[in-house]
Amino acid sequence: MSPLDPRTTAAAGTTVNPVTEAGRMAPKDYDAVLLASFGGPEGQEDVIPFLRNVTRGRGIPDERLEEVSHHYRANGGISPINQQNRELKAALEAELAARGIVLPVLWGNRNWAPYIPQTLQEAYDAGHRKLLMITTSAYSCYSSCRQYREDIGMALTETGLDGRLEVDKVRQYFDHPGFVEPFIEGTAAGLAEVRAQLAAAGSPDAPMHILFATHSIPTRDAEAAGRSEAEPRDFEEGSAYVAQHLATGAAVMSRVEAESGQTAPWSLVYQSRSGAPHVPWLEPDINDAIEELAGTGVKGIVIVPLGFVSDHMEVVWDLDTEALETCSKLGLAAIRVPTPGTHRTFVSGLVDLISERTLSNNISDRPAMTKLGPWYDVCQPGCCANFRGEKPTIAGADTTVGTGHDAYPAATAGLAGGAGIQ
Ligand SMILES: CC1=C(CCC(=O)O)c2cc3nc(cc4[nH]c(cc5[nH]c(cc1n2)c(C)c5CCC(=O)O)c(CCC(=O)O)c4C)C(CCC(=O)O)=C3C
Ligand SMILES: [Fe+2]
Repeated sequence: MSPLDPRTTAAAGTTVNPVTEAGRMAPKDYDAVLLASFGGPEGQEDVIPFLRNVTRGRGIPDERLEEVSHHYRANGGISPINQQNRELKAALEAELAARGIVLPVLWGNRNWAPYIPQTLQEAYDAGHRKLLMITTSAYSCYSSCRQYREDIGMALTETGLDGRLEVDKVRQYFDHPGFVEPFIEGTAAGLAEVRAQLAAAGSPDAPMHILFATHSIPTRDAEAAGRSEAEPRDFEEGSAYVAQHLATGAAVMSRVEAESGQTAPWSLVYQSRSGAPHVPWLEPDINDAIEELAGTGVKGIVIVPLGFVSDHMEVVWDLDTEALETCSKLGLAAIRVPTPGTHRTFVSGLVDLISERTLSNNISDRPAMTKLGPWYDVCQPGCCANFRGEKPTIAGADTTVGTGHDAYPAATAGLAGGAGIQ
């Protein structure tokens, strides 16, 4: 099937939870939540140092960095991501307080202040010993999961806190209802809005198409995503990263159709490719897809930023500036649906994800809207590896830092027996 052939909604999984012991960590009495994110520049003078942090040792061509620096420069050198994380942190604190859960929320970034090692040191100095990390990325791949696990592993090593501070992470939440519901709401509203635009232009029945957009990654990273050296699983298109997006897209579509009576053909497309031209990354690019669809007579596009948690630079530039411009250049009606951001349902879902790690270890308490989930608390050996050499990691069955591994026997016993890994 060509990547742009419309997907059907029939494959949508409903709330099916394969009951699996594997990869689950026993509940713990965490004493703080760590909100871990990407980080972004907060002024023109931060732009280049930030980009150097992001791309260190990554082989990103200078021309690409130059180009990306303009996206930030055009916005005063400021990425929206830090402000959004401040708002998410405040919203999480409010929701925890409303539920009577006494857990402070600490914030640390991979690429800009407050940096993760500094946050860990401050947490330890303030008396915290067991942190539960939530990252602002929902899917499985090196950039969105393992790199966070490594950054914590390295920070614990570098600060000398290894063995004194435990850091675990909540499962990847791509198919958690808290993450998916805002997209269902947004897609239904987006379809109605584009239909109204088309009607106002005199063609109420013109064909529309939904594009679920996510970050492109190298195909090699895509193949390694969610893999286990011990228990290989077969993922659609050979990648857990791709399969998770396809399954979540299908889940969104079946709910949109059931609840709003609207539908349209849909596809998964990619954006923000970087890297050297000879290195293959996931395709098609969203702009190429829009051109191709226009050529087939599509008149309206709904862009759903399914791969992203907040309206940061990759969304406001690559989608709102570039992709919507491509649509308008081709005379297409179009809209970009909001990300979960600080949507009540998303914030409440994140607190549910925290609660399932502190209160209960019952798999039936773990909602998942696709057949791929609920995803693991503890990643399997080799999961999302990126072939750049071994680094210390947390929250893995092969982990040797962070002291979390003293709670692994239950999880790894499941793994060794292969229980429930499909
Ligand atoms: C999967 C994925 C997500 C989604 C998951 C998640 O949300 O974490 C994501 C998010 C983000 N990516 C971001 C920014 C950048 N990503 C870059 C580069 C790269 N991203 C990659 C992947 C991803 N990236 C990859 C494989 C590279 C190549 C270099 C490498 O192998 O690491 C570069 C370097 C320049 C360029 O090449 O574009 C920048 C500036 C920002 C911040 C936006 C803001 O400032 O508001 C966010 C949230
Ligand atoms: Fe990125």
